[in-house]
Amino acid sequence: MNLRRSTRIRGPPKDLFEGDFIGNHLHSSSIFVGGYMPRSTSKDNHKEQDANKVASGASTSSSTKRNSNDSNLIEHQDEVLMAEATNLATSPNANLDFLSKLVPSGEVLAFGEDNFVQFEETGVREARNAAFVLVAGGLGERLGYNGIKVALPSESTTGTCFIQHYIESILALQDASCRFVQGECRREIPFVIMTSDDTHSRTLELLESNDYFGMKPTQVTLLKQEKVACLGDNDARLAMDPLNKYRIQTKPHGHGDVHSLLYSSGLLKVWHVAGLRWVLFFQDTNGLLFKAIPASLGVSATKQYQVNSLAVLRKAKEAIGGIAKLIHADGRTMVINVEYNQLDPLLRATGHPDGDANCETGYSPFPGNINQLVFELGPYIEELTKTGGAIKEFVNPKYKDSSKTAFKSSTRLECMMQDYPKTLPPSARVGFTVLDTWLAYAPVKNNPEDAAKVPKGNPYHSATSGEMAIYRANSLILRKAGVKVDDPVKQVFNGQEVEVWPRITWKPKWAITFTEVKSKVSGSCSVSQKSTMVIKGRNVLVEDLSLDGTLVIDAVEGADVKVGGSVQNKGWIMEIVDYKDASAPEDVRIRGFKINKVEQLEKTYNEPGKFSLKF
Ligand SMILES: O=c1ccn([C@@H]2O[C@H](COP(=O)(O)OP(=O)(O)O[C@H]3OC[C@@H](O)[C@H](O)[C@H]3O)[C@@H](O)[C@H]2O)c(=O)[nH]1
Ligand SMILES: [Mg+2]
Repeated sequence: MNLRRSTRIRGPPKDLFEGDFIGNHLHSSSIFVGGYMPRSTSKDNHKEQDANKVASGASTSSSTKRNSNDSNLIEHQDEVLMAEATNLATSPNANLDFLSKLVPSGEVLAFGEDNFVQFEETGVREARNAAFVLVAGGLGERLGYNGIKVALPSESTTGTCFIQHYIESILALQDASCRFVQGECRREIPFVIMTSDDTHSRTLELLESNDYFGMKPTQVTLLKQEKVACLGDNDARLAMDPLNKYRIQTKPHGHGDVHSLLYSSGLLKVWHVAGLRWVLFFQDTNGLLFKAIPASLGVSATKQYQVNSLAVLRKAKEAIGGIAKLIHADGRTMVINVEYNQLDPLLRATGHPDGDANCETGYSPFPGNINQLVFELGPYIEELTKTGGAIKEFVNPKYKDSSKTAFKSSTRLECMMQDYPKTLPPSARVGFTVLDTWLAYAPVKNNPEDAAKVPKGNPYHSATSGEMAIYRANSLILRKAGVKVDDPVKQVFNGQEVEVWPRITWKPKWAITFTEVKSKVSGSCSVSQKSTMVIKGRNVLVEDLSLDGTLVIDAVEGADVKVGGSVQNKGWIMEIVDYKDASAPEDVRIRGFKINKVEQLEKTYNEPGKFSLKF
């Protein structure tokens, strides 16, 4: 338990816990001027203009009256910035110059376009100077899965679990990046996993029993976060463990712990000395993420962002934070994530009676934070030397009723890793990169029952949708590379209607950028909707292939395989499994289907050499 943190509550506890922290405080205080018009689907839309809109903060504005008592409360908290709308909206004042320097820019990317491809190349070059940090201390209570989330299969065609996919992606980036270097490149990309008491031993066991999925054990560091003391009531009395009255109850302190852990571990200095330049943070269950990594790192390097947050278009009420611009009454502004549970009350309190609503584009005007952060190492170390990695904390008590006296369960201080920019000076280069959702974000967070209840048109964020998103992304990427991929069919699993695309998967070493994909498919290729294609080898060239069934190709390093012709078989069939069916394994039940491997063409090349497979 971390007592240092638990004693850090300042100010009158009454104030601190008065009311619903989020509702009350925002009510009085903050204002949004930021906002952003999502790229419409129309092709001739000017991205530059969109980015400028973000930069100028001109898309929405409003005004509010500040209640001085409440605002004192806010100042106690020092948590949310305050503002009078006039500060930016009617800006011609002495502060303007100053303000314009504060405003970060954002890059809006579309997959496969020239600048995307350019950024990918830059990103791959830079990857050997990066370290990756996975925050995986969370239990995933919303998912209701009993194991650790990184052990879940990201898709069930190959059964590759999240952590395996992440490790293989990092290794593929490492290899691809080293290929840019003349002569020998010995760089091994460091990989840190933040665990907690809830996940630590199971994470370690998973890695050890799988030989670290091909990574050198010395490349991997586990940092365990500690839980913090819980508070039982509005007077911030310590809550006792229900099973042991001599023990203080503890709960997780949030993913924001990652910064102080990295700092105190000494790793940042080691990386700096070794010449690394970037630290990439990511979360536990997003099977698409690494498709967005090369381009995003390229954006950081090209634009010299100290902080780069990856974002996607956000649907109103989607459980992802909104990137917004907050303006303080004194003119300070900040582009920062506003967590999803705060966005609606904040908007309502600041002159947007509809709250968290879609704008005319059908999306929220605020880009959705996917909590993938790219930091430049040098400035990061400099900042942490000052702060020690402490992140602004908050409390989010859930009350039993509207009298707001008793908690549903004990609360505690928490912090979020994306709040890191809050302590940065105005001169910091903080930006964001907006990517296509289909390419970058499909987390697995919701259990089937909750997923089926999300508003129509919003992403389910379930094991079902997470898996389908991988097939869709791979299908769309191959389409873009010239392969004729059949349209998906709609199907319902666990009460969720999803698009089922051909089940196309490949190992990251086959291709981690669009350029690599294009170099590995040629001629006239087609894949039917009922098909499954699994490519496991690095040098597998797909040429003039017509696939209607299942094809699995594996090849060792050094085996160059050309595969083509017409492959037809009964293939692999998706069979419905109800999540209530207790006879099925949990990871099958939560996705609502299993794969029946009826018939396939499977070839494995164990020896180096040149091979051609033509049907
Ligand atoms: O104490 C903790 C809590 C969480 N985590 C990790 O942090 C990651 C995110 O946790 P959650 O899935 O609970 O996050 P949430 O869905 O609540 O929101 C998060 O992701 C979506 C973004 O839009 C939000 O801004 C971000 O906070 C997970 O990888 C989890 O394992 C920790 O490592 N420690
Ligand atoms: Mg959470």
